[in-house]
Amino acid sequence: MKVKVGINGYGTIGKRVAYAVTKQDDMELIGVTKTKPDFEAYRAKELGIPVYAASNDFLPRFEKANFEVAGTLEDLLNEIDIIIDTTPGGMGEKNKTLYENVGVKAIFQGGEKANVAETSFVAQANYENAIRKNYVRVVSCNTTGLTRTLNAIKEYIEYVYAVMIRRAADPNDIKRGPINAIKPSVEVPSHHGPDVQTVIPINIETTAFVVPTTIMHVHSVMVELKKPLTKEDVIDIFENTTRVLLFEKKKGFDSTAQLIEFARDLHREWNNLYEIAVWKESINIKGNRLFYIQAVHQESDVVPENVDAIRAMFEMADKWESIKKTNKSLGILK
Ligand SMILES: NC(=O)C1=CN([C@@H]2O[C@H](COP(=O)(O)OP(=O)(O)OC[C@H]3O[C@@H](n4cnc5c(N)ncnc54)[C@H](O)[C@@H]3O)[C@@H](O)[C@H]2O)C=CC1
Ligand SMILES: O=C(OP(=O)(O)O)[C@H](O)COP(=O)(O)O
Repeated sequence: MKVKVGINGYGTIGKRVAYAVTKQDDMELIGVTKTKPDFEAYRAKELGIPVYAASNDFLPRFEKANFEVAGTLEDLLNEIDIIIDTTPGGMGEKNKTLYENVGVKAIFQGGEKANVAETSFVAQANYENAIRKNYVRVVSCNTTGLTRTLNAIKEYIEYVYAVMIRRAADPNDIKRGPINAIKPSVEVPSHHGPDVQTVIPINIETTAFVVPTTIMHVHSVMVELKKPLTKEDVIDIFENTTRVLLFEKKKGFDSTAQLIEFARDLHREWNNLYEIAVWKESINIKGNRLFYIQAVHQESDVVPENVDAIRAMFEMADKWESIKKTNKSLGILK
């Protein structure tokens, strides 16, 4: 039997998760919600995806455009086993009551606070914690990226200090900035360090900046080690870590632009780079400190996590079975 999945909020993350669900042989995409009949709604329809109005309040917009919807969110909730809430940050918490009332499981995203769910989630780090849970939060793209690499070396970590250089807006976003400034998050730590701790118990502090780019985030990671590691050890560990790839500057990977071009060259849907990109030459050990620099494709790294969270919540597969299945279905390189 396939798990019936609905998506509430068919935006940047929602449309990618919807696509990923259609690639799974143990899941069925029942429908997605939209607040208005824009080009994304028409495209979903062309793809044969049933489109539901996100609430009764939005129905007049669809009626005015003669766009026939399959129903409203309430109808969708009655047809599914699980809803993936990919609405804008903070909205998921408000939607939770609707999901509880109908008794459907729900996955929330990183824009929600940790207490919206029973556990926060990064598949390779804590898949087991989501087994049979009703409410799970897939952490933010930055937190997912940090967790993937730090989880791989966690037994060596005394203390982590990481600087997050975040993209100002997604490529399709015309409302956010800055477009000519660097904006620090003056709260220290930024939410990323505490968020990593909702998944793995390590000592970590983060600071964060927003810069005028749309394509990726970059992290500068510094780790105080509690036991010795060599550069070669770290390279070996990351080479053997799923959803982490090493890229070499000497092969032309000078910046995030070439990383995205790499994803385009792979003919990845929406140039998704699901894997965290670590610059190989940036891995360095100085005394008891490890340094490395990584980049995160914010629009896609959390997508496989949502798929694995569904399998954990219905206990459909064990951790590695699910990760391998998801990786294969999305063409994730390792
Ligand atoms: N864009 C990113 O880089 C990442 C975002 N996230 C998180 O994923 C969540 C979604 O973010 P995005 O996809 O970027 O947002 P988005 O703005 O691209 O998409 C949200 C969608 O929800 C729709 N929506 C608005 N109000 C709604 C309502 N009342 N009911 C149903 N749908 C409604 C919007 O029209 C839009 O289509 C947030 O929690 C965010 O923090 C996580 C990782 C990366
Ligand atoms: O939630 C995200 O996108 P958003 O800034 O569009 O809400 C990304 O995951 C990045 O957010 P973060 O930098 O707070 O981790």
